[in-house]
Amino acid sequence: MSDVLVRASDLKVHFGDVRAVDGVDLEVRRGETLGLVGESGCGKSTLGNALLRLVEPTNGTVEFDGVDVTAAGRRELRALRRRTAMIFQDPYASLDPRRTVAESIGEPLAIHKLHQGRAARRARVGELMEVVGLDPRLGGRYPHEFSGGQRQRVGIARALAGEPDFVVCDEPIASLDVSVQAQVVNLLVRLQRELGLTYLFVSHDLAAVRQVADRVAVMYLGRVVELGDGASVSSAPAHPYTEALVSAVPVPEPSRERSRRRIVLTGDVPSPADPPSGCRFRTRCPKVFEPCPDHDPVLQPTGPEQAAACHLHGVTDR
Ligand SMILES: Nc1ncnc2c1ncn2[C@@H]1O[C@H](COP(=O)(O)OP(=O)(O)OP(=O)(O)O)[C@@H](O)[C@H]1O
Repeated sequence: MSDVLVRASDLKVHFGDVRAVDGVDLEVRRGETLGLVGESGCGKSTLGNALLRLVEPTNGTVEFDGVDVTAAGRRELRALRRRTAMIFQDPYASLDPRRTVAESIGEPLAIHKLHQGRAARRARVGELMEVVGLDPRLGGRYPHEFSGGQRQRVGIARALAGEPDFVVCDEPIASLDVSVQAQVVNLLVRLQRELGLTYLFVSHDLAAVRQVADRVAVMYLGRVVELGDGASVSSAPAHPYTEALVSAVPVPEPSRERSRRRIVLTGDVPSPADPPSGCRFRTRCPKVFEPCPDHDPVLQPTGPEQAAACHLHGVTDR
C-alpha cells in the first residue's frame, strides 16, 4: 500500500481568466495532516475542492488511493464521495436551517445507503453525535439553537457519517470564538487519531496550521511555493514568501517577541487573472535579485523534508 493517499499532478483550475490553481503538484500522505496556508484568494479552497473533485480541473490529474478521479466514472465517483468529506468554515451556512441536526447528520447515511432503516440510522446518528461531544438528545433541535462551536461539531459529525478516509478541513475554526477554537482543534486531532483520518487543513493563519499540521504547503497565487515538515517551514523557511508569513506570527516569549523582525510585504497581491511573468512572487519579493530568471521556479529540495519554488535555490526550468 502506497503511503500517498491523494496525489495532484500539474493540477490547474481556471475560472475563465482567473487561474485559481495554476500548476500544483502535491501529495497527501496517509494519516497525516497537511496544512495549506496562504493569503485570501491564493486558491486554497479551490485546491481543496479540486482534490475532492467538487470542481472540475482545467488540467492535470488527482489520484485518490491510486485511482485517477479526474477520469472516474459514476461508480468510482460515488465511492470517492463516500471516502472523502469536507468540514467548512461556517457551519451555519453549510447546515440546512430547516432541518434538525439529526436530519443533517443522517443525510449522508441515506445518500450512501449506510445503516439502513430508521432505528439503525437513528442509533448511528446518536453515536456520531457522541463521538463529537454532543448530547444525542439534542438531535431534534435546529442549527440556530446551537452555539458556533456546537454547530461546528454538528458539521464534523456530518462529515464523518460516511466514514471517510480523507477530510478537507477548510478554515474549520476561523469563524469560531477564540475560546472554543482550541476545543474544536483538539476534537479534530482526537478524531484523526481514533479514526485514522488524513486531513488537508486549510487556513490563512500559519500559527493555527503549525499547531496541527505534520507538513505544511504554502500557496501563493495558485501555486505551492514551499512544502515541508511543520518545524522546518516555520523555523527555517526557504521561500521569501514563507519567511514573511512566519515573521508575522507573534512569539509567546516577551523577550523574543520584542526583537521579532517583521517582514512587511509591499505592493498588492497581483490578480490571479493576470499573474506576473516569471516568478509570480517577484513583484513583492524582498529578495528579488536582478535578474531572477524569467520563468516560474518549480519546487526544489532545500532540505531532507523541505522544498521551495524560488530561484534562490537553484535555477531549473519546467
Ligand atoms: N466559482 C468560482 N468562479 C470564479 N472565480 C472563482 C470561483 N471560486 C474561486 N474563484 C476565484 O479564484 C481565486 C481563488 O479563490 P479561493 O477561494 O480558492 O482562494 P482562497 O485562498 O481559498 O481564499 P479565501 O481564504 O478567501 O477563501 C479567487 O480569485 C477567487 O475569486
